[in-house]
Amino acid sequence: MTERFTETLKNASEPTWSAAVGHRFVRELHEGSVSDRVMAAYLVQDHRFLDSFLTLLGAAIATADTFEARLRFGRFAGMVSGEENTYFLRAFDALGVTEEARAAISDTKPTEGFKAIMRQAAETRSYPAVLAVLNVVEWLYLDWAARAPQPLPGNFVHAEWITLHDNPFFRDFVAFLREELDRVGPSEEKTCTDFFLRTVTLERDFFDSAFEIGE
Ligand SMILES: Cc1ncc(C[n+]2csc(CCO)c2C)c(N)n1
Repeated sequence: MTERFTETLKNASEPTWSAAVGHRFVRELHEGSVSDRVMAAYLVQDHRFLDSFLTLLGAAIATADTFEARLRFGRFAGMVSGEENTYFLRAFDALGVTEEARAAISDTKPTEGFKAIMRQAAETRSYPAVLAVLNVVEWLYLDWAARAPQPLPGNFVHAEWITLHDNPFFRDFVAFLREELDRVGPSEEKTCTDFFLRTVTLERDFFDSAFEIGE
């Protein structure tokens, strides 16, 4: 049996993929010991990421080659614009991060990098390129979240960040993203590999930077 295209991409991204999934941030999140400063630094940056992410999802809706796929992306966009946004606001409240404080914080390098790569992928108007970035930002997150030991931390800021990335709907969505990239990616292998590898590096750097600012 030949290896799935997405598996080949993930293997090509090693050892960076494993460095991200096994990052200190993930370890501490699993045990509920991430400090409030680090969690706040991380979430402030991640909230910025959401705007560009929706641009990328919009590009997926626009470039998908089937009606079925377009419907799925549409449903997902609805969910992201609803539930997840309230998580951020509740978490900022609990961590004592005001809107003014957030506005005064500038983008870190990895945040700039994510915004740029998501915009770049959207601008290619290539469904495989869009899928390559989406696969990393979703699948890599499912990968670390699915490894969380039970019981989850008592602090909702930690526990909900895990369950947002490991629940039946999200698992299904990641399975769908992989099937789509397996199907259309090989026709644009070089572009997909380039976007995939650059995004995995950004994921690792994004975790690193929460400690650089928050400690
Ligand atoms: C740096 C970074 N990478 C990936 C994700 C995961 N993620 C980004 S948008 C989205 C859809 C809504 O949950 C998901 C799962 C993240 N949050 N932050």
